[in-house]
Amino acid sequence: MRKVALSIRKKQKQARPDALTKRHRIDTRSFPMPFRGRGSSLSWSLHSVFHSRCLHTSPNHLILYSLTSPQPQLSANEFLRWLERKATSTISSSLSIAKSSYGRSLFASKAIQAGDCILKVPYSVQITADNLLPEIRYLIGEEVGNIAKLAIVILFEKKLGQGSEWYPYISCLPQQRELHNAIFWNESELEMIRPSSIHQETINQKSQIEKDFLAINPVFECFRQSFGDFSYKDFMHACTLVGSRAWGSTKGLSLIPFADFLNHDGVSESIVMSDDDKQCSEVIADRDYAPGEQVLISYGKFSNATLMLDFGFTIPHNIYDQVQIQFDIPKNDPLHDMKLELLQQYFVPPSKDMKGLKYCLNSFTIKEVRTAKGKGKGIPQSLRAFARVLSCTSSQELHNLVMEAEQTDGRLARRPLQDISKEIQAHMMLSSLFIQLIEERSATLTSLDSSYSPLCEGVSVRRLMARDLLHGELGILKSAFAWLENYRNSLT
Ligand SMILES: C[S@@+](CC[C@H](N)C(=O)[O-])C[C@H]1O[C@@H](n2cnc3c(N)ncnc32)[C@H](O)[C@@H]1O
Repeated sequence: MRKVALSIRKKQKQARPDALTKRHRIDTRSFPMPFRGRGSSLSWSLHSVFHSRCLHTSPNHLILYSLTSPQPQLSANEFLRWLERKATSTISSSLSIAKSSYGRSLFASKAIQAGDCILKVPYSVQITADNLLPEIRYLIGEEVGNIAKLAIVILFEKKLGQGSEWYPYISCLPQQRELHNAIFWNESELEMIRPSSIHQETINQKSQIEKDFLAINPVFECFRQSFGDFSYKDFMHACTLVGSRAWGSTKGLSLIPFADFLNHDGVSESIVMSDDDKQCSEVIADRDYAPGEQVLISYGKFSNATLMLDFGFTIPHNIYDQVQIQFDIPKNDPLHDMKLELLQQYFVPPSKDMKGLKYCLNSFTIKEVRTAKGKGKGIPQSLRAFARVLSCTSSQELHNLVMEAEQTDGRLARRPLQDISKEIQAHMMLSSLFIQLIEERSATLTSLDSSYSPLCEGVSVRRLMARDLLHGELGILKSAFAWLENYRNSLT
């Protein structure tokens, strides 16, 4: 999983809301570890699911169970008691486990006030790559990342069944059929998201997991006699679990039992934080909760694309939505090679915009442009510069851009072209691209709406996810298009 992003993120200190600073000092924020954009193999992230559009405010089942498990597992209270016994400390006196439309969830069992510490899970009852059996750890190469390692821990503990010291936890992790991460979608389901870059990212992620499985398979082979087979499907499931419910912190990647029953609310200010001094992870309530209300935290500022790929759900009207677009130099452009060379030479990888996504010369992240005069916010300057370079029709024009860059801040084509008609033309190219992207999404949304039939639950959940994703992307593209039109009009 994305090592770079993690190391950047690890350095951050949490900007804590006031309520959280009053009574608690926590060292480091912990982050869920999505796969999306991970650069290196064998190091990823997690997720699971129950998509829904409403927050349930009261527990509807009090038994903690896996939907597919033939055997009832520990009741919610027994689970917490088991974990507290293992930890020899109180983990939470204000939360209880129950089911909501999001799957297993934590609910306030008594009134909670903003600033209250609602759970405290010691490191000693968290599962990390250190929990790998020494004989397995010894066989795993350095290139295997923490997500894959944690997935292997889950797979081996699962095989141990009731003999595992983690059995009560491992046995209540979601089954694959409960997960809606895009990598589990079949071809016709993936068609629903074809216009989005997430379609290709899903294919890439699947092939990465496959490669990782092939690399790890010799290790599984060594233990086949004692543990039986580990299939690619098992491995993919385990990796997805880790990717959707493990947190990264200073000590690496951890599964944090109990805390990982907390579901996500994009606007919550509560997060899981790790305190190395106290050797535990904590969550502080960011608001008051009445007894019976579901307690939610934020996993991070994730777009629906990331939530869909890595966590298997989406949020309607996600404020963190963004669209990944690609803009290519036409192959038949006589200046193709020269432009490519220039763009490569002057390409500056974005530092914070594309959190963890693989940087690519012709790939751009578009965010919503909130006002018509939004000063290009949401349309990256680098995209406009790219368009200006593309609009050049002679090597002299390209040379002029290089000269201008050298005389100014060294960045290519960041200023409006002196020839206004060229500047308009460059932005018209962008408008055409946005029209095409808008049309593709609109057409898919129309066909999604017209072909709706009450199919099985899983498919309708995925259809809603596809709609959330495409609606969000459509809104962003339309806002960007409106800004471009406004800019062009201002030049005429
Ligand atoms: C850390 S786990 C939370 C516990 C999980 N509900 C369970 O049953 O184990 C993360 C998973 O919960 C589900 N989830 C969390 N927040 C959600 C939300 N706002 N909407 C839908 N599903 C959500 C997704 O399946 C996600 O991958």
